[in-house]
Amino acid sequence: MSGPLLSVRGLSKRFGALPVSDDISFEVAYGELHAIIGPNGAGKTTLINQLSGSLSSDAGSVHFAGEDITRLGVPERVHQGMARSFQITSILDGFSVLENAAAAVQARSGSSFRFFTPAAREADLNEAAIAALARVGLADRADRRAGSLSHGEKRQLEIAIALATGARLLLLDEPLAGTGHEESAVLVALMRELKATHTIVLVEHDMEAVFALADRVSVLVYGRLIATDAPSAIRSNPEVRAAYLGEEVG
Ligand SMILES: Nc1ncnc2c1ncn2[C@@H]1O[C@H](COP(=O)(O)OP(=O)(O)OP(=O)(O)O)[C@@H](O)[C@H]1O
Repeated sequence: MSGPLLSVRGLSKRFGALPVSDDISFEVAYGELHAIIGPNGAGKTTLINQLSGSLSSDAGSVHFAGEDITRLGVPERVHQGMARSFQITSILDGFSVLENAAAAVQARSGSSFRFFTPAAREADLNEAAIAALARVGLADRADRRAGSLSHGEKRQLEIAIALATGARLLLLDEPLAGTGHEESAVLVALMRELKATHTIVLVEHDMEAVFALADRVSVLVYGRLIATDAPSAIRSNPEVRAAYLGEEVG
């Protein structure tokens, strides 16, 4: 495959007078796990929103697999193969774990199931949903109510939902937030395993996880990307260390 899977050029966004994404450019290669780090309020979530299509950009472009997707919304980007792991609030607590994953399969497949009988359609949706749940280690939770899952399991379910859309690029926004040590270890192992099949953009505050998983790291400070490099080079970059004002950067 020639060229990067994701190419971001000059992406900008202002909220009023505040430039929150300021002329951001970077590329993510096929199969790469690209982490985006930065101090609180640096604009990481805003950038993920721009990449997923939930927030329009004031300037710049996003190319995915060589196609210009700058003007596309969330459903079109999901259809192209890009999915964000949504915050826990998007999990439907009253539905089963399986139903949550099956809904994501359906969102991707759309009308391609319309010639099936309802029973065949349900069997197909469930099969794809179970495969996604198995991938994240939740196959034995399929019949549980999603609301009854532990915090870490809900984070696993969010990733299963992203996988169930058939995505090849996963946008993971702080998957380790609020998780305990054991839950975090499960999720880190899962991300390491997902690297075998998926390209991943990971926004994460947990530096230990970032430096263990990332092929390359981009550092956002006040909306500007100040560095994109291999983890070891990022760790010893004086500008990066200064931006964190003595906080641990690995
Ligand atoms: N809808 C909005 N309207 C106005 N300002 C906003 C909006 N969304 C975010 N901001 C501001 O933009 C800046 C970047 O916010 P963002 O949430 O993207 O940062 P972040 O790097 O994800 O932060 P954190 O690490 O704390 O999650 C902050 O100053 C925030 O207050």
